[in-house]
Amino acid sequence: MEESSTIEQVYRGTFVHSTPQTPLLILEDALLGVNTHGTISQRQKNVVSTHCYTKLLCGVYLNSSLCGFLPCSEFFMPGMVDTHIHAPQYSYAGTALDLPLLQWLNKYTFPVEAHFADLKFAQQIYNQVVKRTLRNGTTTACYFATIHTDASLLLGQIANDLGQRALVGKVCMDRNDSAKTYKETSQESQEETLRFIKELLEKKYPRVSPVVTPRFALSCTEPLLGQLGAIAKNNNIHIQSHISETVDEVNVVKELFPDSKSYTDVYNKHNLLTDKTVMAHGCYLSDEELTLFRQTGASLAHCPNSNVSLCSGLLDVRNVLKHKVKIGLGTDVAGGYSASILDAARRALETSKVLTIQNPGYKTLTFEEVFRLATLGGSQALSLDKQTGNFEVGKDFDALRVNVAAPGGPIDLIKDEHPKVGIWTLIIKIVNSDDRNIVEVFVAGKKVVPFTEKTQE
Ligand SMILES: O=c1[nH]c(=O)c2nc[nH]c2[nH]1
Ligand SMILES: [Zn+2]
Repeated sequence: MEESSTIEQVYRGTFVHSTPQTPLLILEDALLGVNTHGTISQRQKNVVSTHCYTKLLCGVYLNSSLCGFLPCSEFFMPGMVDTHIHAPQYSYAGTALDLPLLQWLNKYTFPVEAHFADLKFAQQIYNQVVKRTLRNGTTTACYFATIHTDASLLLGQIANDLGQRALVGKVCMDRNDSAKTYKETSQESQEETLRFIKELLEKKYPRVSPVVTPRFALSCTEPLLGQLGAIAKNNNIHIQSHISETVDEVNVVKELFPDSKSYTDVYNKHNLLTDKTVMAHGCYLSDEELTLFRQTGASLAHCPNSNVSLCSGLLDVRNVLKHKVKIGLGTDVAGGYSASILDAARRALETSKVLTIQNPGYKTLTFEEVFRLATLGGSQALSLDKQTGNFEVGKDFDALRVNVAAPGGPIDLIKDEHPKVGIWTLIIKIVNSDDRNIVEVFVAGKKVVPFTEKTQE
């Protein structure tokens, strides 16, 4: 059979993933065939426990070099998606969280981002952030870089070289009085965005794409917002920005854009809300604005660590889901202090519980729902769900091999959780896991963690 002859690798064991209908599905003792392009080409569940499995996937003869078996304490889950992360801010992650957003940007963020004119510095930090996120199981990341085109191109190159699927944005901001060395004119912003897109596309990286990136409405003039909307449309590419993160920010937007009905309307007027748009935060969006998100197909990146660390607000994810707006999780490094989407999942549960404390009738998010946000939800938010997000046949094999009993890991298995007895319990334990439990990471079928000698440096 022609299709099966291209199978390069078969994995056997427990797979957990989400579908649009079911937030968490467990496929016990399943087989997954991955072809030479890194795509899942066959899947079979509930393989009988027998050693006669040599011909279990139609026509595929398994031999030990082709087939990877998972021990009982392990399972595969889809690679996680970070829908919003600032790569340059990784250089001060975990520090400087003592100010609200607008002061925080002026005092810490803009001065640090200005350093990325220096390509050597950019190389060091971007190498670190891509490696750190990969190790934490982020197989897809949507990055803000800085205003510097060459450093932003370098981030694309590093993501490609290390094997991460990535959207990369050169930041645009033609309105910024607070940092002498961190500003650009409207013309520079437009021309450099075009150069960035052209040069990144010319590289033909298979899984790294450019994303049009107005920083947020406060830092862009109306003409620039309009030009960026047109550039995204002409090139049919993604858009990312921030929206309604804090009350102060929403109030300044009202002053700067008095003719717009709402913050969402500012972006919509400039054609910046499309089904390839992801907006970070959205804590203060009205129901009317969420409806506009649904109508345009734009999505939200929920960044709970950042929202609490900068005392910005609490996003009501239940209400976003009720409006059928696409939503994934973001670390928002360095407003968020952790580069791990597992951390974001924990924080998303916590934020939902805080909302429940405030309103006991509130329907708290479940573990399963948050698992879906971290994987399939993120891929939908980035309109990449045809390529990644779960283990459907036809998608790329973006996967994490998780070992809940990893030596030196953060979890102790209790007697009753003997492997196989409580696979469900084991999976739930990922809420308490960290990168020590993520023993291998695959992007499009290629193992990218552990790093090889070449990617180690
Ligand atoms: O969390 C945030 N981080 C940023 O860098 C930023 N810029 C605008 N708005 C922002 N919010
Ligand atoms: Zn952000």
